[in-house]
Amino acid sequence: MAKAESNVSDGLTLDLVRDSLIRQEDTIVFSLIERAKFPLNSPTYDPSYTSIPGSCGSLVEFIVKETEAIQAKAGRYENPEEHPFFPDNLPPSLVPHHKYPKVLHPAAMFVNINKMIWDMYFNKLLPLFVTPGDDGNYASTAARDLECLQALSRRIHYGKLVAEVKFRDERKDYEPAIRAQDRDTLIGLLTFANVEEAVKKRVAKKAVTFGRDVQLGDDGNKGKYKLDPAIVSRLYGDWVIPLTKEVEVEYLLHRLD
Ligand SMILES: C=C(O[C@@H]1C=C(C(=O)O)C=C[C@H]1O)C(=O)O
Repeated sequence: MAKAESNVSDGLTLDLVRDSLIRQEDTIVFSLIERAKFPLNSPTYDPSYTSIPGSCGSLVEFIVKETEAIQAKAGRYENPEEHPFFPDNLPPSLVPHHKYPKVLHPAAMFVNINKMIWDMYFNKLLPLFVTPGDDGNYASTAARDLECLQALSRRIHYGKLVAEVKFRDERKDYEPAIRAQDRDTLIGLLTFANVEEAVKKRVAKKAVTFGRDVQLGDDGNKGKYKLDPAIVSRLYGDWVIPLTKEVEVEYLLHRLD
């Protein structure tokens, strides 16, 4: 099927945006596979385990805050596709400013649902795909958690770009719903159930493909997968897709501000 022509100057199309979401699936599946190498390692998440001067939270919070501070200095959060989990008091960028294309409405910068992503990841998703146990590798475990969090955050907040393209393509349909601040109508307009079903099937297939052991001889793979494909499909169906649509709606509600 021919790619839809872009009707905007920056060449952005829904197909191109969706292509990026498909590529981001790889990053998310691989980051979960890497986290699954470690058991739960619950002290990583226990504030009473650490007594780090100047830090009152858990080890994972310490690692995320400190990493985000360094990455902020390196300019990571100048990119509108990146969203910090601890945005308060982030240091300014120390590197030359990169001119990112101005595609989104300025109100986009106020849409950050990382608190919801953090809660989903630690309280719902993590217990589903890691084994119980403690191997003492708490710092490495937290580093893998951050990779998962950043990959999920980037994908979910990509909903802003999806919403912008949909708005530009169907402005006459979206404007009345935005002016009425009508969430339900907006959700109905932006939902493509067929696309969602394809996404859930494809990410499960990627978990099978990426998560199987490579046999040099008989490739009749009989081993179990590094990551349960059904859990990846559920991650997208129950959380990633709904949270992405939450971002789309929140962005659209302020698109005419
Ligand atoms: C991201 C989009 O918007 C919605 C969310 C989707 C998702 O998060 O995978 C898929 C289809 C839509 O219901 C899209 O249309 O591609």
